[in-house]
Amino acid sequence: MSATAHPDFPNLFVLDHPLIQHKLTHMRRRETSTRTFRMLLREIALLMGYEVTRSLPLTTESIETPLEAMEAPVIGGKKLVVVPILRAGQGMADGLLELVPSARVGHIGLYRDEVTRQPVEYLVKLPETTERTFILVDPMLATGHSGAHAATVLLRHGVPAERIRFMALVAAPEGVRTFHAAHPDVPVYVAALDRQLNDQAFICPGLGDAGDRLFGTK
Ligand SMILES: O=P(O)(O)OC[C@H]1O[C@H](OP(=O)(O)OP(=O)(O)O)[C@H](O)[C@@H]1O
Ligand SMILES: O=c1cc[nH]c(=O)[nH]1
Ligand SMILES: [Mg+2]
Repeated sequence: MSATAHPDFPNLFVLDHPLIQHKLTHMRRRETSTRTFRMLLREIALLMGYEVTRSLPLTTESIETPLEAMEAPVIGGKKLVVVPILRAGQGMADGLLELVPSARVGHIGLYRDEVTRQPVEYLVKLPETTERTFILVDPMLATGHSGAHAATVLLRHGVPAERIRFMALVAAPEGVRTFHAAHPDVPVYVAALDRQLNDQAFICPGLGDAGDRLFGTK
């Protein structure tokens, strides 16, 4: 898998691996059950995590194989932080944590006000931020206001933009524009860039309400 920047959006990476695309198609189907939706979201996050973590710093440690001593590569620096935007981000965080079990976890709770479409913040709980890389996760980047708000929360807590990555499943062009207008230096990784938002600010074709489908609410 390779991550090439999208021609229209220099800091957007669409991860087009066949396994990711196939699983996403199942998630989009109207008839897919909550159980399957949840399982697929975790699996896709794990696959995407492989690319999103590519720039983690490597260092070496002295180890002994059964045959001899060697300097072997290990991930250096402080522990990574995975930050789901609640609720739906939790389903992606689970997949990333399977890949990096020692990661720290922060939470940012937001919901979209149905009238204004602006995010309402109800929870922020983050680990110590010094020198750590933060991966924000949320399946949907629709208007982009929730994602941009969450990245601003990290900046407010002292995390510089160059140590933040945003991982989503499906984005709308409007959302990518809004996110990058606010945070041009934060790379965004997605499985798909869909056509547009509808008049309810839902992504089309999209997959519906990710939180409701993940948790079986509604
Ligand atoms: O890009 P935006 O237009 O801001 O929309 C995207 C946000 O909407 C959804 O959350 P929602 O508000 O439905 O909360 P939930 O996860 O609790 O369902 C989604 O998980 C994003 O956080
Ligand atoms: O399409 C959308 C837009 C916002 N939130 C969702 O869950 N889905
Ligand atoms: Mg929702």
